[in-house]
Amino acid sequence: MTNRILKIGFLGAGKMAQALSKGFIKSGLLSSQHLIASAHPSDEASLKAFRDDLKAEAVTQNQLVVEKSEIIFISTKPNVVKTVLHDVKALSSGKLFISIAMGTTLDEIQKILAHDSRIIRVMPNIPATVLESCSVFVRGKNATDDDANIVQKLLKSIGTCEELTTESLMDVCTGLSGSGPAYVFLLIESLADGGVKCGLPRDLAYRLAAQTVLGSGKLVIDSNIHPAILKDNVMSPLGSTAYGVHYLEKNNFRNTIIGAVEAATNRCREISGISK
Ligand SMILES: NC(=O)C1=CN([C@@H]2O[C@H](COP(=O)(O)OP(=O)(O)OC[C@H]3O[C@@H](n4cnc5c(N)ncnc54)[C@H](O)[C@@H]3O)[C@@H](O)[C@H]2O)C=CC1
Ligand SMILES: O=C(O)[C@@H]1CCC=N1
Repeated sequence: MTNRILKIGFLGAGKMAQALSKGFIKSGLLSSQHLIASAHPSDEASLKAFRDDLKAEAVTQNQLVVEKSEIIFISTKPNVVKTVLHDVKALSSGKLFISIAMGTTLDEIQKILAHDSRIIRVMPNIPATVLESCSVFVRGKNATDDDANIVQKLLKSIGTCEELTTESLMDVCTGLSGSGPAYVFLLIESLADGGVKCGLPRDLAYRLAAQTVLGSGKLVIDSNIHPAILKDNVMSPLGSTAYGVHYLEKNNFRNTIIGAVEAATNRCREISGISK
């Protein structure tokens, strides 16, 4: 890692900036003094989280973040991105900006920042906080191999990271893995509710549901066996799993999940204006 990575700034200090920061610290890649984040002055919770929980610098002036950093995450909600970029454009020359904002294109960002700023667009997800994020990224026109290596180093410290060949895939990645943890949390909650309905204590039900999701995901990744075969291995003739799976199929489980990814992707496309 070069010295350039020593100060990392976040424009926006909310849930995702905190998850990434916690991950970078937990992984040992960075420590608190290497981080600085800005939040809206009314957002005391974000400022407090950076100051008290992460022991990092938190400010309400976006310019200060860019002045003090060589690498800057753009981590506000998409509707605030342009305002924030206008705040810092005069300081952006020669710096590396990493945008995690849903549906905000490289072009939109580059148009506002200095012509020699470098931009990389990333879609991470919230398990960054426990070093199990999965990220994809795409380079802006000025981004160098060195920049791509820095982004890979940062994101691989908190999970997996893959480069996309085209920005048009960013929206579907957002709909699948960016938003995906929310779908999985619903699944875990529903599994646990089912357990509770059938008599399990609530805390045991959550532990079993969460570990079942974790273990099943790990089995898919580690074994490299097709999920359909892994499913077959759990289903015995006349067994309970066959009855459970049949219930899911009758109630459109797969169709519902496919539709959720598609709906989220379409929402990103609406915002980014990029079509398939
Ligand atoms: N939450 C998630 O799981 C993921 C979020 N993202 C992206 O990350 C971005 C941030 O999302 P969250 O962290 O969930 O939002 P959030 O609402 O938790 O955080 C937004 C932050 O922006 C700050 N902010 C608002 N106006 C500002 C201004 N004028 N100047 C400086 N800071 C300002 C707020 O104070 C807050 O700290 C979004 O663009 C989202 O698409 C990407 C992947 C996953
Ligand atoms: O829903 C959102 O705005 C973001 C995109 C990925 C996860 N959350």
